Amino acid sequence: TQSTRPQRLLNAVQKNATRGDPRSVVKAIDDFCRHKEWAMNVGDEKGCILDSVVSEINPAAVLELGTYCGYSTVRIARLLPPHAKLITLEFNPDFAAIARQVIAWAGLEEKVQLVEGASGDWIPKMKEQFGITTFDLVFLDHWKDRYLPDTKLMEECGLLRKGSVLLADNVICPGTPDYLEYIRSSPRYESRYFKSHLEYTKVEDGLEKSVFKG
Ligand SMILES: CNc1ncnc2c1ncn2[C@@H]1O[C@H](/C=C/CNC(=O)c2cc(-c3ccc(F)cc3)cc(O)c2O)[C@@H](O)[C@H]1O
Ligand SMILES: [Mg+2]
Repeated sequence: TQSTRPQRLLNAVQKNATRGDPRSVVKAIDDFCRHKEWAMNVGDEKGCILDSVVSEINPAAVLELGTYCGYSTVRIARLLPPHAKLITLEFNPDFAAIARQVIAWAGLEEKVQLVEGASGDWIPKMKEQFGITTFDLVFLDHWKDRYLPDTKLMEECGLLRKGSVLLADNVICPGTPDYLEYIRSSPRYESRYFKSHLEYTKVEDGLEKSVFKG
């Protein structure tokens, strides 16, 4: 049977990365996507911006919307302090299965809780299911038309506190116009655009970093 791109990406990790070495897992995926098959990981250029935001916040509780193959999950989790937790939501079971193995290869299972399900169903259950009060950082990288409804849902569920940071991928390409309009015009957020490029290409894209004012 034909393999899928995520399966071929996992094979590249298992072939080229060292078990327990997150940096080598990130490099193996970037090499695969740059030289073999493009895939929608945040990538190395935007990934460095992600790294700097994570390091600046030093978050205890992180939520990622849209795991895909776990590239950004590994990028974020490798920088977290001990006892910090990253919850990542993925509703495609095939992608979730690949991501679990990528996260395991990096040796980051202890820091990551991959939840198989839809953000709309799970955001309201974060407190009761995982004992989360608020998130210090949310990385949005799932369906682009879901960034805005899920942000409003997180506000309603009291998952954001004064200083919580939302970091959104792809605000230019593919684009998240309704989210950008909302977050940039809302008095409850301080937003900043980090200009970059679509992963593994020269096309413009960027990350929008928004701090919740409470
Ligand atoms: C809606 N609630 C949800 N809850 C849980 N998981 C969800 C989800 N929505 C989507 N997902 C999952 O997130 C992932 C979806 C990501 C969507 N991302 C994109 O479409 C995307 C697309 C591009 C892209 C850019 C240019 C181009 F020509 C082609 C593609 C680049 C990116 O960086 C992207 O992130 C999948 O794994 C999907 O199963
Ligand atoms: Mg993306």
